[in-house]
Amino acid sequence: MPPSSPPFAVVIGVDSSTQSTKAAVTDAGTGRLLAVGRAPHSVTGEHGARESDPELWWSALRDAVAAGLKEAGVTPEAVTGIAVAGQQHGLVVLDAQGRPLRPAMLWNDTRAAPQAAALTERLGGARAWLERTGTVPVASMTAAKWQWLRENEPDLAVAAVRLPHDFLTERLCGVALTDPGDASGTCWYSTATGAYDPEVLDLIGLAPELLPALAPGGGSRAGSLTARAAEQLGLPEGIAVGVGTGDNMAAAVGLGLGGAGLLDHPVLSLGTSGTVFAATRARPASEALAGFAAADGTYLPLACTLNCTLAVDRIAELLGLDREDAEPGGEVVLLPYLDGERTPDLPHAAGLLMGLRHATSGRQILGAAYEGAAFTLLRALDELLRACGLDPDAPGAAARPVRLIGGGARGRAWAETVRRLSGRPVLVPEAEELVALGAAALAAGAVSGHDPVAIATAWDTGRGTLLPALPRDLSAWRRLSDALERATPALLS
Ligand SMILES: Nc1ncnc2c1ncn2[C@@H]1O[C@H](COP(=O)(O)OP(=O)(O)O)[C@@H](O)[C@H]1O
Ligand SMILES: O=C(CO)[C@@H](O)[C@H](O)COP(=O)(O)O
Repeated sequence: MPPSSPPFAVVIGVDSSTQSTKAAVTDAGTGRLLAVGRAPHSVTGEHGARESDPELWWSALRDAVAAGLKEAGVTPEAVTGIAVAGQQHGLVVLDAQGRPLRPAMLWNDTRAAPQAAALTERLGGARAWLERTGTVPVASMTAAKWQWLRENEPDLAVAAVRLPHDFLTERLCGVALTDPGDASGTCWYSTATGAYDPEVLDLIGLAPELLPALAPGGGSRAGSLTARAAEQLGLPEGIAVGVGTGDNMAAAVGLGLGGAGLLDHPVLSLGTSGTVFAATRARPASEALAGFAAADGTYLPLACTLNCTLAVDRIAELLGLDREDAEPGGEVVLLPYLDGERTPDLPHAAGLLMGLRHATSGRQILGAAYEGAAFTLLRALDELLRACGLDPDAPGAAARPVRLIGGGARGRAWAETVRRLSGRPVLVPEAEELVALGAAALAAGAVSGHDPVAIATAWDTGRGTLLPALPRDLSAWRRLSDALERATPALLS
C-alpha cells in the first residue's frame, strides 16, 4: 500500500508487555509503521513470584510514546488516537485515588497454583468452569491471584481491581472500562453470557463495584485523553482513547483475524510467553485450553507456555553460545520449564535435561531447548485444533500453515525448529510488532468508529513470507512425548 502523503493522521498503538512497552506510531490511513518507541520494564520476584510496579508501566508508556514520536518525526498534533494492549491476567489493586497498593502480580507468577486448584473444586470441577467462564483456573488467571491476595494480604484496603491494559487506559482517559478479550483472562468473566459471572465473584469475595465496566468490544472508544495525561504524554488533549485489550487479542486484530467462522491459519507467538491461538465463532471448551474471548467478544481459544524465548536464551547463555548456534538435539531432550509451566499445568516444575552422551555437543543441547519449547506449544496447537473440531493428524491437515509472530519469529533457529517439528508451512508476517499494530488498529477504530479487524485487514499487516513445510521430525516428536509423559509425575511436585 503506498504511504499517505503528509500531513496524515497518526494513531499510536501501545504494547505494554512483560519486558517492555512499545509504542507503534502508525499512519492511520495505510497502517504504515512510522516508528516504534520502546522503554523497558523490570520484573522482580523469586520462588514463583513475578511482580512489576504499575507506575513503571505508566512511565514506560510515556517514554515509549515520546521516543516513537521523535523517531517518526511527526508532530504531536498529527496524533488522533491511542489505544493500549497489555500483558494479560496481571492483578492490579488500587486505592481510592487510583494509586497501586502493591506491585501487580503478573501472568507468570505461579504462587496462586493451590488457590487455582481449590477454586476449581469449589465451583464443581473443571466442567463447571468451562461452562461458565470458558477457562479452568490455573495460577495465571486473575481470579486465582485475587484469592491468593485475600489469603495472604487480607488487610489490603482495595478500592479498585484492574488488568494492566485497563489500568493504563484509565490513566489516559479517566474512564474505568475493560473489553471482553482481556476480561476473559480473569476467570470472573463469562464467555457464555458476555458479562461478569456473579457466582464466581461471590466465590472469590470480589465486589463487582471494584471492577471496570465492560465495553462492547476493544474497538470502541473509551473516552478522550484528559488534560493531565495530555500534558504528561505531550499529546493533544481530547484525542480518542480506545478501550484496548489483552496483548494476544491485539495480535489477532493486528493480523486481521476476527472469528470469521472457519478457523484460519492458527497463530504461534514466540515471546516472553509462548502462545498458540485461533479466532473462531464457535465456543470451544477444553481443559487443555483457555477459552478466551477476542477483543470483539467472539472467541480466541489459546494455550500459553511460561517458558519460551527467555528460557531458550538462558540455555544459550549458560552454554556460552549465540542463540542461532543451535543444531537439532539428536538423542538429547530438554524440557525447558525453568519458570514452572502452565501448559501442561506443572507450576512447580523445573527444567529437565535427558539423553546426554560423551558425543553430545553444546549446540545440540541448545537445539534441544528450542525443540522442548516448540514441542510444548505445538502439542497445545494439536489440542486447539481438536477443540475446534479439526483432526490435526488427518491427511492433508499439516498443509495448513501456522503464522509465526513475536520476537522469536525473527530467529532462524525458532522458525526451523517449528517447521521441523510441525511439518507445516510457516508464514512469518513482515510486520514485527503485531500487538502494537493491533492496538493501533483499535485506536483507529476508536477514532473512526470502523471495525478494527477490517482496518487491519485493509492495512494488510498480516502479509509475509511463506516458508514451505519441512519433513516432520517424528522421532524427535516421539522422544519429547515419551520424555514428558515419563517425567510428568516427578514434575508435578
Ligand atoms: N532475532 C531473534 N531471534 C530469536 N529471538 C529473538 C530475536 N529477537 C528477539 N528475540 C526474543 O524475543 C523476545 C521478545 O519478544 P517479544 O514478542 O517482543 O516479547 P513480549 O512477549 O514480552 O512482548 C526476547 O526475549 C528475545 O529473546
Ligand atoms: O498469559 C498470557 C496469555 O494467556 C501471556 O501471553 C501474557 O499475555 C504475557 O504476554 P507477553 O509479555 O509474552 O507478551
